[in-house]
Order: sequence, then C-alpha cells, then structure tokens
Amino acid sequence: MEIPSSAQEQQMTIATPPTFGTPPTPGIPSCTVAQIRDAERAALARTPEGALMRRAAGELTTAVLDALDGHVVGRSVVLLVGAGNNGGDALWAGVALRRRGGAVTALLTDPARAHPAGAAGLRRVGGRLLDVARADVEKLLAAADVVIDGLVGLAARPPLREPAASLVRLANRCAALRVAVDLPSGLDPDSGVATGEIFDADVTVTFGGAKPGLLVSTSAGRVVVADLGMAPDPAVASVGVLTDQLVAGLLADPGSGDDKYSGGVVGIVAGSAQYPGAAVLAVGGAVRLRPGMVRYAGPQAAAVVQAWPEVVGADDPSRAGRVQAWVVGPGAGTDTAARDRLVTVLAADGPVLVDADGLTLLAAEPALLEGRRGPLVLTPHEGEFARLFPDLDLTDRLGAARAAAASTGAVILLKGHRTVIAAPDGRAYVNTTGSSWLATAGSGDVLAGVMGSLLATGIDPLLAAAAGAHLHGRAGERAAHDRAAGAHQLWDRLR
Ligand SMILES: NC(=O)C1=CN([C@@H]2O[C@H](COP(=O)(O)OP(=O)(O)OC[C@H]3O[C@@H](n4cnc5c(N)ncnc54)[C@H](OP(=O)(O)O)[C@@H]3O)[C@@H](O)[C@H]2O)[C@@H](O)CC1
Ligand SMILES: [K+]
Repeated sequence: MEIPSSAQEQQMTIATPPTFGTPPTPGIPSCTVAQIRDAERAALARTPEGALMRRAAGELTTAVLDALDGHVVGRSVVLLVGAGNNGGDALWAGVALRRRGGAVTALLTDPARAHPAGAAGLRRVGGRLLDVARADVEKLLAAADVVIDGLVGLAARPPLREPAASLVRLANRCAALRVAVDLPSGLDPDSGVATGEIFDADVTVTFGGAKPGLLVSTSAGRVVVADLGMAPDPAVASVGVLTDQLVAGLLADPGSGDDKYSGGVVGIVAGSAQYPGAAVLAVGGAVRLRPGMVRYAGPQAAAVVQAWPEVVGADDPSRAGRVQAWVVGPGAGTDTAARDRLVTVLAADGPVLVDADGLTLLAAEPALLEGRRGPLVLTPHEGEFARLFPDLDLTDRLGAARAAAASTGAVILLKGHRTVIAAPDGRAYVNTTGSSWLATAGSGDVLAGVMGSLLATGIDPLLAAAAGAHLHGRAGERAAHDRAAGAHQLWDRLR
C-alpha cells in the first residue's frame, strides 16, 4: 500500500480503507510508535524467530528493485548500518541485492554490535563490510547508485548522534537514490519533528503502518507501507489519510427525493472593495462542489451574481435567508463592517468556517469567539496560526494543530506543504494531495468555498475540512498537469 500523495511525488495505490478512531473516522490509519510496537510484540509471539525481519528485508528489496527498474547488476549499493534491527533490515536487503548481482558495501557505525546474522549473511554472499571510522566514506558515497539508510529506526529519537549524523550529512549530498528503512534517520516518527541531521529520502519503506511523522515530513519522499502481517488494529489510530474513494463517497449525486435544502445551503461572506475577486473565487469553489444552494452576503453581491447567476446575493448575512453552513473571511477586510459581519455569522447555530481576514480579526479580538456554541472551523496558514496561537510551537505542526483544536473547541486546518487537520477530541488528518501550483493568489479562497459546501451537507466538520483539502489538492494536481495557471482554474478541476 502506498500513501496517496501529490501526482508529481507519488503514485497512488489504495488498499480497502479501514475505519478507525473514536468516533469512527474513515481513511488510511496512521499509528504511533507505541501502537506499532504493541502490534509487533503480538506478531513476534506468533511468528518464527527472524520471520518479521525477513519479510521487512523482502519488502525493502522489492522497493529498491522497483526504483531501479530491476537493474541492479553491477550497481553500487551502500548500506548505512546502525547497531539495531533497523540495520539488520538493511543488511538482509543487502544480501538479497548482492545475490541479484549488486555490488553491496555496508558501512557499520558500530561493527561489534551490527546485527550478527545479517552481517554474517552479507559476508557469505561476498558483500563488503567496513567500519565507518576507517572507510573512505565520501568516495564510496560519490560512486553509489543507491544508499539505504538503516542507521536508526523506531528505537531512536532525534537528534542523531555521531557518527550517524555525519554519515547522513554526506549521504544527503550524493546523487544516489536514497531509500530509508522504516523512517528517515533523524526524524521523530510520531511528530515528524527533525532536530539536527535527517536523511533526505526519495523512498521510505515503512513497516506495520505509516507513522504520523512520515505523513507530515518533507524528508520521507514516497512512502511505501508494508504491513508485514502485523498492522495495528486500525481502531487505535487517531491520525489518518483520506482516499479518493472515500472523498468521492461524500459527493453523492442528488437523488429523486432531494431538494436544495437536503443538498445543503452554504453562505459565503467574502470579498471587499479592495479584493472583489476573493468573493467570486470562494463562491466558485462552493458552487462547483454542488451544494443545494449558495448564498452570498457582503459588499460584492452584484459581481458575484454576474459571475455565478445561480447564487442568491445579499449585502449582509443578517439578510441572507436560511443558511446551513457559513464561510467568512476570504478577502473580506478587517474594518468595522467586516467585523460586524463576522459577529453576525458567529452567532449562527450551524457550522462556521473562518478564514483569512476573519482570522486576523479573531487574532486581534479573541473574545469574539466567547459566545460561540456551534461547530467552528479555523483555517490558518502558518503566519495566521502564529498570530492566533503565539504560545504554540510550529516546529511540531501536528501537535500544534491538535493543541489549538483542544484549546478552542474548533477544527483547525493548518495549511502547509502537508496540511494538517485536527479536531478538539484529538483525531487528525494529514492531507497528502497537492501541487506547488496551489501556491497562487486566490487558491485559499477557492478552498474555503469548497469546505463550506461540504460543511453545509451536515457531515462531521473534521471530515468536511479534510475532504475539502483533499479535493483542492487534487484540483491543484490537475491544474499543474494541464499547466493551467490562476486560482479560477481550480473550479473546473474539483470533481
Ligand atoms: N516494528 C516492526 O514491525 C519491525 C521492526 N523492524 C525493524 O526494527 C527497527 C527497530 O529496531 P531496534 O528496536 O533494534 O532499534 P533501532 O531503531 O534499530 O535503533 C537502535 C539503535 O539506535 C541507536 N540510537 C538510538 N538513538 C540514537 C540517536 N539519537 N543517534 C544515533 N543512534 C541512536 C541505539 O544505540 P544505543 O543507544 O544502543 O547505543 C541502537 O544501536 C524498526 O525501525 C524496523 O526497522 C523489522 O525488522 C521487523 C518488523
Ligand atoms: K532508518
């Protein structure tokens, strides 16, 4: 199984997605190290000695062969081997690659403690084993076609100690394909935080399940999950990844009994004299997700209705009529009139999503949230997040989003290369779709409209926000593929 990600970085293979979390949240589950260790203990008790490591090495070998299109004969494979079982996995994969004709050299950080059976196995098949302290590491890495990182796995926490840290620094400079065993050494598997050196992987082959740190990190490359027959019970996972299939299931076509209210009515408060386009872009995102009805409430009603004749316009949310979910903030300004509209919307019982200028107003006046009772979604980028939650440490993005959700009672969607979506009860999603083409003015306005439409259907706000990010990311991938520049190009590529 592979974690679905951007079209450029990753291909997508989706296994039947399980259900996990309490209350159940659909998706590919991601488990912490402690949960994977529990599953590993149970699996070790029911499998013959060494079987799990052999399976791990087999999956690793397959991933390396895939990446090389099967051409390993005569290629130089360098193994970076620490003193634990992570190094053992690398050594056994080295045995298999040597048998297929690769020139395999293992660099051992601690020769006396290297996995004994793996080291003996590699020696037997004619691989080289060198003590890192005595080897010409730079020369070996410069000539390598593949570098396999088996320095540390689940048992280690960053920062990496020497000599592993220096090895990683040198490996990151070489031109070889870099493959991480279980996780890139130097990465904290639970949080994704990296302090000090971190192996910069092209491919990570991870065992048991995708650790949350691999999902949020930019250092893991393409993530291949090999469950080895020991995947944890998905019910214990609290972090997940949505799939196309699951998101498509949220966008069912209208049935014969549906009307505009059963499809969901979304209200959009966006745009200003300075940013009229934000209103049109956000409304476009909402319309194209096919809610029952889109209402617009703000100073750009005429421009919005001209662009989207199906929209019902009003100049203020208090005069908008019945709305099942609100989006407030994109390009809406921060003057008194904008603040008044935000206050009106926050008094609604149904779900409210606050974005952009709405977040600026909340950061300046947190008391605006005091009377809020209904579901709330806040969608900051990192700068907005830092202003809203100055005490939270953004080096741990997943932890920060969860803490912000717990303290506000809101779903927090923290935008970034890997957008993180967290609920107050601790459940979270990491979005793995997207493209650098989304880094364009107005892209966030479209996203806000998309999420608003999903909220208006009445689904769990966490799922609505995560599904919106997933669809927006896919639209960005399609726009990149078509070389279609400009945020309005996302409208046609959302579904
Ligand atoms: N889970 C599974 O399903 C399966 C797991 N398997 C594999 O086992 C792996 C876990 O193996 P593990 O428990 O032997 O420990 P591992 O991660 O190799 O590291 C221990 C070594 O790291 C060192 N070290 C520690 N901190 C450090 C630092 N900051 N900087 C530098 N070094 C540091 C520490 O040194 P020490 O402190 O002892 O001196 C010790 O030598 C797992 O990730 C997976 O690959 C598969 O084979 C089968 C299925
Ligand atoms: K590793």
